[in-house]
Amino acid sequence: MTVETIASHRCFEGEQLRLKHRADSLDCDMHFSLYLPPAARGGDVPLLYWLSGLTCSDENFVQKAGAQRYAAEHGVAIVAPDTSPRGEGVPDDPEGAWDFGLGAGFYVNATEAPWDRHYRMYDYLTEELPALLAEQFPVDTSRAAIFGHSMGGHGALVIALRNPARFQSVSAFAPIVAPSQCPWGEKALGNYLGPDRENWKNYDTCALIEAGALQLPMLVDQGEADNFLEEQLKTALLEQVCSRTGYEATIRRQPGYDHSYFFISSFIGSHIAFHARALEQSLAED
Ligand SMILES: N[C@@H](CCC(=O)N[C@@H](CSC=O)C(=O)NCC(=O)O)C(=O)O
Repeated sequence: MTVETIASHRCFEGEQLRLKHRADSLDCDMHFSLYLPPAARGGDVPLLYWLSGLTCSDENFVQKAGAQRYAAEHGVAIVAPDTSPRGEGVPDDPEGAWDFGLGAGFYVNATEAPWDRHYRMYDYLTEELPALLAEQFPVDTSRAAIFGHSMGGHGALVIALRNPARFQSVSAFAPIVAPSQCPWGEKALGNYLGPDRENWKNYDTCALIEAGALQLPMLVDQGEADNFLEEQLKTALLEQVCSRTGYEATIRRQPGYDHSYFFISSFIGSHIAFHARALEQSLAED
């Protein structure tokens, strides 16, 4: 596996990297960003996966969230992948809309043509990228957590709920908690997976919890001034399914905060501390 370093910046005594590689699962070249804390010079460090939202690349988070200070303090690496396959030949929304296609892979394995050739972000994130990271960088992929924003919050929750043995904890900012029940999700899942809504349940946080997903430490922050809250994000559905099933999640409604990276940067330190605690606890239990 060849990985090309596109950029490297010293940051809080660690390194912020931007990398490029051929992704077989997506059949295209991909960029990803990786922050290595200073502790990584002494050996493998735990790994946090950050999944971004609609319209993002791997760069929004590393430039806007202010996560590196906290990752350096806690000695954790953070990988920020892109949000969809990219490049010539990768199909996009026929009308060029920003909520589907490029920048909007929804972290699924598409089953429907023409999307099924490249839009396999679930396999990329759960198989190909972890293997590449373990082979080429000082990260311990067996000590991992996952978090994300909006579409990326949906991706983080779904990937953690479907792979509870691989993640010590999961958190999300303003996640789409029930893509089967909101316009962004219905458009994406309908196109990528086809009309049979049974198949959508594998990619729907509320449906996975309803079906008995195993308990993981889970933290969700949701801004109350978020203009996507009622129509797209529907945090209330997560609150309801957790209370109905007894799934324990800390769901914090944050007054005055909107959907932007100003919201994310306000609570990123608390999310990284949450994951660092869970990772330390799992180490103590081993
Ligand atoms: N471009 C759109 C707004 C799209 C938007 O708000 N994207 C969010 C994620 S939304 C859910 O997945 C985002 O993270 N944007 C990138 C950023 O750096 O803020 C519009 O113009 O309305």
